[in-house]
Amino acid sequence: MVRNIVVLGGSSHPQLTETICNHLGIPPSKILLSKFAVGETRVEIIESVRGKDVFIIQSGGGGKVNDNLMELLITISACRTASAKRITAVLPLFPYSRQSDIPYNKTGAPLAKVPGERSRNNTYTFDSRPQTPYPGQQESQGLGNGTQALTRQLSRMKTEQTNGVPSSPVKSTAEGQPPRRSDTIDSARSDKSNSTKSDGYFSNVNGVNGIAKPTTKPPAFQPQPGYKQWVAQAGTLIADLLTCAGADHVITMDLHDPQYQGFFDIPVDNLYGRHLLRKYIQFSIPNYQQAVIVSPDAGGAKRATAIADALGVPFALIHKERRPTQINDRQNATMMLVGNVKDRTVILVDDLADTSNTITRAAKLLKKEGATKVFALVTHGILSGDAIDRINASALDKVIVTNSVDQTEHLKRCPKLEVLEIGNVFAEAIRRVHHGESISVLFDYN
Ligand SMILES: O=P(O)(O)OC[C@H]1O[C@@H](O)[C@H](O)[C@@H]1O
Repeated sequence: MVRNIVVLGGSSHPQLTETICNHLGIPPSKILLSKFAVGETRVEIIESVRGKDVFIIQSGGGGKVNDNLMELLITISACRTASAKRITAVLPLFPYSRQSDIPYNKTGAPLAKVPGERSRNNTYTFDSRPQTPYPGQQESQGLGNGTQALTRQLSRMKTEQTNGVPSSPVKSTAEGQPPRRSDTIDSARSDKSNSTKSDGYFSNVNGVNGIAKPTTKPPAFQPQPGYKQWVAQAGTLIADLLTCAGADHVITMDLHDPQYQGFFDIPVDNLYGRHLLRKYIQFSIPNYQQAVIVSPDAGGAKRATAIADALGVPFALIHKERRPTQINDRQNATMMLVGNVKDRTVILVDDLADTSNTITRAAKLLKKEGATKVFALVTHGILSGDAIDRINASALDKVIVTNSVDQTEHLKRCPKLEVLEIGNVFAEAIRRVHHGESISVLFDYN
């Protein structure tokens, strides 16, 4: 039993709050969470937090991630103004953790349902859209990585140089792409310049000191598909919101991007889920010594190799081929296996599954490459939208997640799902932080 400590649970995961409190041997403190008719969040802390060490548990998954974030911020602020001694935000899944990165949209997601199919299990193809390039393929059918447009533009410029006549103005929108704001501005400028500067900048008249001025119009700025200069990268904002609200400390697990810690000027303890995953492998996967650990993308390679090294088993990697101009099209990335999985059990290791596109597509590829069974071990089972249907229909044999996100509903619908408990790990982290003990032991927990 720990004293002078207050544990408050947000709406996102009451069951995890209960488990953590059971391990700490204290009841959760009373908090009233409600909404005004208009939808605004209202928080009332029923017990005094004056001079107390407060831990607020709120996870980032589920369908109400924005509401939960606002609730967390208001709760932190309420504790701050009620004179709490220290406030720690315990975020088993860190909200917005993937938005330290350049955002993308999901136009043309590869697992679009096949139109007209009735049976649920037959509605997903698990294929890339567009399909994997093959020798002799017409580029227009392939990934459309922009080289075609570039080649066309170069040959146009060559013709202009030979003839000395500028050809029709370059369109600023990439082929097949809807116009973007920057395209519109740029093309407007480009049109204007054509009408008012038909000679001058683009003329053949000799320039200063006899140096010839360019005879052709330089190509107009063409933004890369996916480049959106006005889209925010939310990482710093989330860090600022938490600290401005009054958080003194953050405890989380398997941050998608560990660099996220650098956005904060307060301590951020990023616990590892890998010891739980490793234990699962050792105790629940038959003949795991003959298995291959696979990371479904390069970003997760470090996490997966750490487990493979600890178990002394081989490692393979799925390379997601992303052409440089396809930032907005990650879901369409073509997958290629680097390594050998023939006649082996495969253990896919990843930090999170959201739509489960990544793990289901990887499973299809791995079975095609000869894997006998595919287990997916994922720290955060967000499983949004139709992720569960996708898993049920996929080549995955089992999906193992932790309960960093509430899995109660997912478990009812997915016979392939197994859940590992993380309440004890977070309880131990809270106990150690409260007593001022090192928590580095939790990073290498066996
Ligand atoms: O494919 P879904 O499940 O939507 O997203 C999960 C993947 O997206 C990445 O950022 C994660 O590391 C993981 O590989």
